[in-house]
Amino acid sequence: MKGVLLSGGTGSRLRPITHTGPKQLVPVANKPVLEYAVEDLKEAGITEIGVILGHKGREEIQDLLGDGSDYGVEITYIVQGNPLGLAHAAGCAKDFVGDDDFVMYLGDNILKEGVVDLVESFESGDFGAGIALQEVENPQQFGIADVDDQGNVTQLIEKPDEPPTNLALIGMYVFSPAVFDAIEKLEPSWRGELEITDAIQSLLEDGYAIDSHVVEGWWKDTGKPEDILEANQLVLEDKSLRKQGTISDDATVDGRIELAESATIEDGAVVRGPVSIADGAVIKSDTYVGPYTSVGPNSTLEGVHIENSVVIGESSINTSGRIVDSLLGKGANIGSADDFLPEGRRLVVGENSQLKL
Ligand SMILES: Cc1cn([C@H]2C[C@H](O)[C@@H](COP(=O)(O)OP(=O)(O)OP(=O)(O)O)O2)c(=O)[nH]c1=O
Repeated sequence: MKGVLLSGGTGSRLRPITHTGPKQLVPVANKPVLEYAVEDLKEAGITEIGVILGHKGREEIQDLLGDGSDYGVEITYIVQGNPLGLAHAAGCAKDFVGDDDFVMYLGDNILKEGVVDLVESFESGDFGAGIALQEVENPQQFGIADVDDQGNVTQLIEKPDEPPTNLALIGMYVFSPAVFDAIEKLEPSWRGELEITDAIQSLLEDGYAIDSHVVEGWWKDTGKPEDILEANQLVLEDKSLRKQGTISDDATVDGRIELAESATIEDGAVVRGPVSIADGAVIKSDTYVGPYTSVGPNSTLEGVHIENSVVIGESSINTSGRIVDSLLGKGANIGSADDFLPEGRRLVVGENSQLKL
């Protein structure tokens, strides 16, 4: 079994964060989303991984994952270029996959239980593909599967008006190499992409059995800013957090805190977990870092009250203001407006930014 990790795409829903880097490297609890996927594949015994690259952030992704040896895996990079669809991305991995089965993992997805059960379920029978499903409340907005009593898929429907089930396809699949013939036969959909659901439907029509596995734990597609915040909450809630850095005697620290070795919480700061604070970060006096916040590397926070937010890193936040439910890009610099006249917000706001004043 091999792994194909999709790390191309446009990331338009995460602009402006993705103007300067690929979305798969946005950190959740101070770890890039893509690393969770590599670890999940490794946990399922998959050590040969093909990473699909688009146009954006190829060097950054290769700098992070390297040859895979830091993670105990072997990585081959495959350039897709333009994002012509999930099935097109999978098709680019044909030579890498050869005659093996493979797990296809969307590099911006994160799920609690990993892919061990999905792989075991696929390997327990003779299947052309296996899909991961999760019950959702709004099945009209997803690709939906209908399954029989044995869990075999009988039908796939994209965003149905009258969904037969509430079982949505999530971004993890297992394929036999038969999928490559199905992909070659595909025509682009109305949105101009080769759709993976069409490839699975074609396998079904060609008589292949399609396995399904219902994922019980949480799953998150981190395609939008609010998804990153939610994934950050879910991971901080579950992760075992280690306190290695320096906490001054007159700082107040409660709850579960991850504090990297060279991070510092100074006198007069209050930190209430779950919180993750990365290397080189400094939390200064009169600062409150509240639950579900991740403070990225080399960031300095002074005076601010911040909660349920992700500070990606290399940031300076020096204000007595309050920041909640926010995603702050790398190098964000936030100062105080208190001494300015006329009173008001002074903003430099990027394309597609979302602010509440
Ligand atoms: C469409 C597509 C996605 N992908 C990857 C990117 C993501 O990790 C994952 C899911 O992609 P999407 O989130 O569906 O697509 P996108 O990255 O273009 O995002 P947006 O809609 O915000 O512009 O698959 C590819 O590698 N190649 C592709 O052709």
